[in-house]
Formats: sequence, C-alpha cells, structure tokens
Amino acid sequence: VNHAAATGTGTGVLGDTKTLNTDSYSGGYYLRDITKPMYSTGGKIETYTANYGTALPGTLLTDADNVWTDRAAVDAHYYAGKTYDFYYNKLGRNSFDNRGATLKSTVHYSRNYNNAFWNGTQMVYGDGDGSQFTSLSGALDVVAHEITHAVTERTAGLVYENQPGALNESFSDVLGNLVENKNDPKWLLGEDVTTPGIAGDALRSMSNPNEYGQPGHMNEYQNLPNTREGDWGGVHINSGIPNKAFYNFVTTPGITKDNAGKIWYRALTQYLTSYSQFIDARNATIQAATDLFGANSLEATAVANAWASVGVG
Ligand SMILES: O=C(O)[C@H](CCc1ccccc1)CC1(C(=O)N[C@@H](Cc2c[nH]c3ccccc23)C(=O)O)CCCC1
Ligand SMILES: [Zn+2]
Repeated sequence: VNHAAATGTGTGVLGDTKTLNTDSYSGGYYLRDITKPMYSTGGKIETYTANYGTALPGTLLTDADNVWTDRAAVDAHYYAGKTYDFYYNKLGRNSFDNRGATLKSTVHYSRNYNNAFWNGTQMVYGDGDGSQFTSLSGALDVVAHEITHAVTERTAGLVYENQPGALNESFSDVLGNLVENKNDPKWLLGEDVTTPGIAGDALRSMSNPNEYGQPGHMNEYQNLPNTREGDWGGVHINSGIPNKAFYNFVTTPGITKDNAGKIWYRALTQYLTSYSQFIDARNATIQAATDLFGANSLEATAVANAWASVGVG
C-alpha cells in the first residue's frame, strides 16, 4: 500500500483537541505529515518518541485508529506544521534549508527533562518535571524557537557564543513569538509550558527582559565566561537586548508584525554572518528595512530608533 495522507485528531499538552495530518501507510497510521509543499521533493514532518531514553530519533509514532493521545507528540507534530506554514507562506522559505528538508521531532526525551533543543539534525523535547516545566513541545513559541535555530545555522551561522550567540538566541525568540502570533502585549517566551502550577509567568519577556533576569540595555550587558556554566557568554541572558530592540520596533505605531518579521528575516538571511555583533544586527536590520520599504521609510527610521533605545548604534 502506498502512502496516503489522512486526517487524525489528537489531544495537546494543554488538553485541547487538534486535527493532525497523518499518513495511513500499510494498514496503520503514522505521525507523518505528507501534505506540505516540501513533499514534492520528499520532505515530510515526522514525530518520534525516545520512550524516556536518550537515543535519537527513537521510534516513529504509530496509532491504530488515528486518534492520538500522546499529548507531547500531538503538539510537537502540529506545531512543527504551523512553523513550516509560517516560513513558507509568510517568508517564502521551504523548511529550514529552503530545499524542503524533512522536519523531525522527538518527544519524551530522557526523564523529567526540563529543556528542549535543536541538535543540528532534529528537534528534541523533554517532558519537564511537572513543576519547572510541562512537556516543552506544548508551546508553539518554543517549537518555532528550535526550528529557527536550524534556519540560523543554514543562513547567518551566528556562532553560539557572546554577542553572535545572543543574536542567535534573539532571532529564535523573535520568530518564535511571530509564529505563535498571540495577542500577548508582553511578548513572553515559553509562557504555555513554564511552571504549570503558576499562571502568568514565562521563561523570558521581550517587553521587559529584566523581569526574568535579562538585560534590556547595553549598559546592563553581562560579560560572562564562554563556558557551559557561563551560558556561553550569556547567550540566553544578553539576548534580552536585541529582544527589547525588536519589541520597541514592532510596537512602534504603524509597524506591522508581518513587516517586522520580513525585515528581521531578511537581515538574518541576507546580511548577518557567523561573528556578527549587535551593531552589525542594527546595521543589517536598517539595511533590510531600507531594501524593503525605502531609506526614509517609517520602518527604516523606527528600526534605527529601536536599537538606539537599547544603546546599540
Ligand atoms: O534552544 C535553546 O536555546 C535552549 C537549548 C538548551 C540546550 C542546549 C544544548 C543542549 C541541551 C539544551 C532551549 C530553550 C531555552 O531557552 N533554554 C534555556 C532556559 C532553560 C530551560 N530549561 C532550563 C533548565 C535549567 C537552566 C536553564 C533552562 C537554557 O537552556 O538556558 C529554548 C526555548 C525553551 C528552552
Ligand atoms: Zn535557543
């Protein structure tokens, strides 16, 4: 029997019901989406389970009746599809390599694992310990954050240390929130999966980085050692500065989320390189805004002002 696209239903991490694109192959259903443009060159979205171990990718998930109850898997699969759709429809990019590469996710990585990551080949999600986190694939901004690391790796290649690393982190937070597209005035990151017992908190805030221990201005830049303990020079800490710059830009009257996303994406993919510093990101986003909207446009002016407001340029 050949592959045939099927539509299943599943329950997500937060208990919501979702429609899933699955593959009815050889009598069973596979957690494999073969409906996207990427499939014309063999690309698919596939979701696996590590069965609480650390061997990757683990086992491709199957189901007998196309009603899916593995909540972490349902959301990893559904949110990978949403992220693919955003990049394809809004930014004209066909998967992270722009050549329709398969998007592979693994859930139930290890035990009580309070984190998620892109390992250079695929997305990997822990289930959290139920206190610090719930299953991390339950947040669209987290899923899009991880997939954007893959995009950055294939384009600017910003090295994961010091200022380039903080830019790498920031582009993942920015695209993560743009893909999630919530009406969240605080532009939070990871709010759906952090501390399930506490409402209203998050991992990071782009509107007020200080709320979660991040600097929001160059005069608060944290010079940390380029070691694991130093978060590789504070890539998850100093990202608060470019995050705040983006927040100031996107909340400028007259600036739309779509146009802000196009500018940041064009800077990432056309102008930034491995060792770009914050000042280079300022220049790249001004250039991208100029390319797209003109030298004296509202966009170009607002970008310059946004970076100036965090002490860059
Ligand atoms: O993609 C990333 O930047 C993070 C990848 C972290 C990682 C890297 C290498 C191997 C393992 C894990 C994962 C995320 C992150 O920002 N992690 C932060 C914060 C964090 C999450 N869980 C933690 C547990 C302990 C300390 C910090 C954390 C970090 O690892 O710093 C991104 C969105 C949500 C989780
Ligand atoms: Zn990251």
